[in-house]
Formats: sequence, structure tokens, C-alpha cells
Amino acid sequence: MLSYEEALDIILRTLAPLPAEDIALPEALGRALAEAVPSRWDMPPADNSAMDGFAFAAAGLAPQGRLKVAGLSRAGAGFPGPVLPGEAVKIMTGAPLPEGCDTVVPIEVVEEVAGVIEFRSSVPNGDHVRYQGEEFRQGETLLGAGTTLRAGEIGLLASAGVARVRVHRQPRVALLTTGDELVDIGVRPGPGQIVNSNRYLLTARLQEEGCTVWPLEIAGDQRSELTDRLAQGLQADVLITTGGVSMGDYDLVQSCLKDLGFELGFWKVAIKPGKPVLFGRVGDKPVFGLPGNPAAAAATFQLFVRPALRRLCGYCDPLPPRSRATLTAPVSGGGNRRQFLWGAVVEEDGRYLFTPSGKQGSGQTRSLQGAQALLPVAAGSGDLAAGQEVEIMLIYLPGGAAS
Ligand SMILES: Nc1nc2c(c(=O)[nH]1)N[C@H]1C(S)=C(S)[C@@H](COP(=O)(O)OP(=O)(O)OC[C@H]3O[C@@H](n4cnc5c(N)ncnc54)[C@H](O)[C@@H]3O)O[C@H]1N2
Ligand code: MOO
Repeated sequence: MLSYEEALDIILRTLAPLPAEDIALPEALGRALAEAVPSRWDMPPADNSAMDGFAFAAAGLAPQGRLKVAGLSRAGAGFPGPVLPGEAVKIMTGAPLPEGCDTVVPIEVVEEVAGVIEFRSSVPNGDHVRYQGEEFRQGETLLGAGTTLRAGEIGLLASAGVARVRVHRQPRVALLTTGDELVDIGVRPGPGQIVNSNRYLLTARLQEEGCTVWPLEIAGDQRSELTDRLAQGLQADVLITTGGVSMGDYDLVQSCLKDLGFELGFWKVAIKPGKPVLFGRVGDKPVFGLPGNPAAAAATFQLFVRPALRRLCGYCDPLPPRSRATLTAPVSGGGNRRQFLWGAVVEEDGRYLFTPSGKQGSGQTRSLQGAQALLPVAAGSGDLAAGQEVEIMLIYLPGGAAS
């Protein structure tokens, strides 16, 4: 059976970023650049003052010298004409440095009496001036392809005159939950029925990842109905199904997909939960068949679907973020598949503490409550003790935000 790394490698080798689109900068939050972005101009665009004060030419000024105030330069309206030797111009932060000046002295370190300033201390040449192009030059690459646009990047591009950007399209994801036993929320399950919680679990998770979700009607376990729904889902960029991927008589997802031209990437990975996870393509559409058990569906989403979505979105690094953490409770090792255990993470004294969720059966949704990370436990490993250092895969940063 494939290892987690082998299976993930198949996904990442199979998928390429979705085509690029041209969108307005303010709409690009969270998107990945499809191409490098150069600055449209120098920054700062001209020499200007870093302080509210007085601008003058430092050369020839005696340490305790005096200067006549010849006028004002303020942000948005500079001082017209040159400043002569023996003169200074009152200047505001961000205002253009007048011609003939090379130094600014902050207002609080001079004394101004009747239009003349006196220096309380000597001023280094060139102080408090922000020079044209010192931050970046016109044509200089500011951000590379694959960069995620967050607030800082959006502000940078705005300052550089970039009004539109080419970013990768974000996938529209069809979500098909399968099983005759499923009923929607709001309906009390009859004998043998259960609520379709996977639909809500995975829709929420996809939304957290910034995807547009298209939840399809539940498909029962009949071939024709299932095949029709699968075909419908293939109109999206990605199709995710849950249930019907194991060995049972009604586990028909893979065989119905085959009728639609499915090319198998892999089926079954040596992990727990999530062993029967299925991946492949119909044409260029990736399809993920996640196990029906909710904790297995959530784990396989994190382990396989999230990296795939990040690859499709064009992010530089699609892999799950990892971190060191200290276990707060013992964990049983053993098992012949690599285990992934759900748990909560808090930060204490500069380190992360990982507390495994209680019961971790793959059908047990309570293990997902409060879970912020997965702890991989190698197949055949011994028990892990409380206090031991481990490596976890972060889903949410302590404090709440998605990692
Ligand atoms: N003979 C074998 N049986 C099973 C194997 C195996 O290797 N040999 N693998 C087991 C493992 S591991 C898992 S995981 C499950 C996965 O099974 P399926 O993906 O085929 O899922 P179902 O049988 O359809 O459902 C499993 C379980 O999950 C519940 N479920 C399904 N859909 C939903 C939903 N939308 N919301 C909430 N809960 C859902 C369903 O009612 C079942 O209880 O197979 C083992 N069997
Ligand atoms: O792999 Mo299944 O998810 O262990 O129950």
C-alpha cells in the first residue's frame, strides 16, 4: 500500500495551477500571483522629508548657526523654487524636499523666533531625508509568481501603482456526499439513517480555504443515480465525494467514475484514518473520493485535498505547515498504518502544547471539536509519553486563524 508521501506526490505531480485571470487589486486578497509584478515607478517618487521640521542645505552651516525661514513645503504642495544659502523651509513629513536642500531637522530640536530658526544641537548632513527610489525602483520586481497576496502585499502593490494583477483562478469545488442512509440537517433520522454531517463539515472547511463550494444533492447507492451526480460534479474544477470508497457491496464510487472515464491516481494509502481514500482524474478534472467516516473525511481533506487545492490556486508551498510541539498526554503507538491523531494546540512560554482529542475512532465527530492540528504517529512506533517533543501538522494557528 502507498505511503502518505507517495500518495501526496502523485497528487502534486498530477496537478498544475489553474489558468490565470486579470483582476482588480482590491479583489485579490488571498490569491496567488500568476506572474512576477514590477513597480510602475520609483518609491519614494521624489526626495522627501521623514519629519515635520525644517529643510536646508547642510554645507556651510555653522554648528550653532541660524537660518531664515523662506516658506513652507507640505505634503501635496512643495516649495516653489530653490532655497538659498542661509535659508530654510518649513517642511512637513512626506513633503517634497525643496531644491537646494539635503537635510531636515525636526521641529522640536530648533527654536523659531520671528521667522528665524536657531539650532539647539548640530545636525548630521542628509538627516531625515527619504531619497527617491531608495525603497524600490521603477521596473524592479516586487513580488514573484506564486506569492500569496495578503494585506502587506496588497499595500505594497498599491503603493507601486499596480491596480490590476494576474492571479490564478480559484477552484470551484463540487461536493457530493453519497449513501442511502443520509438525511439532511433539520430531518430527524429514521431507523438506519444518519445526518449528512460531512456536507457541512467539508463545506465549512472548503470555505475556510477560500473555495467556492457547490454542494450537490445527496447521491444514493444506486449506480445510475450516483453516475449522474458524479457527471454533474465533473462540471466543477474539482470533485470531492464522501463515502462509498471501501469494500462494501454498495461502495460504487470508483466503479461509477470508471464509467465516466476515470483514470486512477491511487486507491488506499497506509494511513489511519482514511485508508480507502481515492484519487484520480476524469479528463483534466481531479476527483477525490474521501471515506464516509467523518473524522477520516476530515483527515484526508487535510492530508490530500488541501495541498491539491493550494497547488491549483498556484501557491508556492502547497504542503501542510508543520511545527514542533510538546505532548501533554501519552499516545499509544503501534498499528500497521501511519496514524494521524486530531488534537488541540495552545501556546505556552513560546512553545506549542499538543493535546490529543479523546476517542479517535474515524466515525467519531467529537474528535474534531477543538482540533487544530494532526499528529502523525509512525506505523509500528512505540507509545509516546507526555512531555515528549513531536512534530504536528497545523490546521489552525493557536488563537484561531487558519494556518
Ligand atoms: N471490509 C472492509 N471494510 C472496510 C474497510 C476495509 O478495508 N475493508 N475499510 C474501512 C475504513 S478504514 C473506512 S474509513 C470505511 C470507509 O468506508 P466508505 O468510504 O465506503 O464509507 P461508507 O461505507 O459509505 O460510510 C462509512 C461510515 O461513514 C458514514 N457516513 C457516510 N457518509 C456520511 C456523511 N455524508 N455524513 C456523515 N456520515 C457519513 C456512514 O454512515 C458509515 O457509518 O470503510 C471501512 N470498511
Ligand atoms: O481509515 Mo478508516 O478511516 O480507519 O476508519
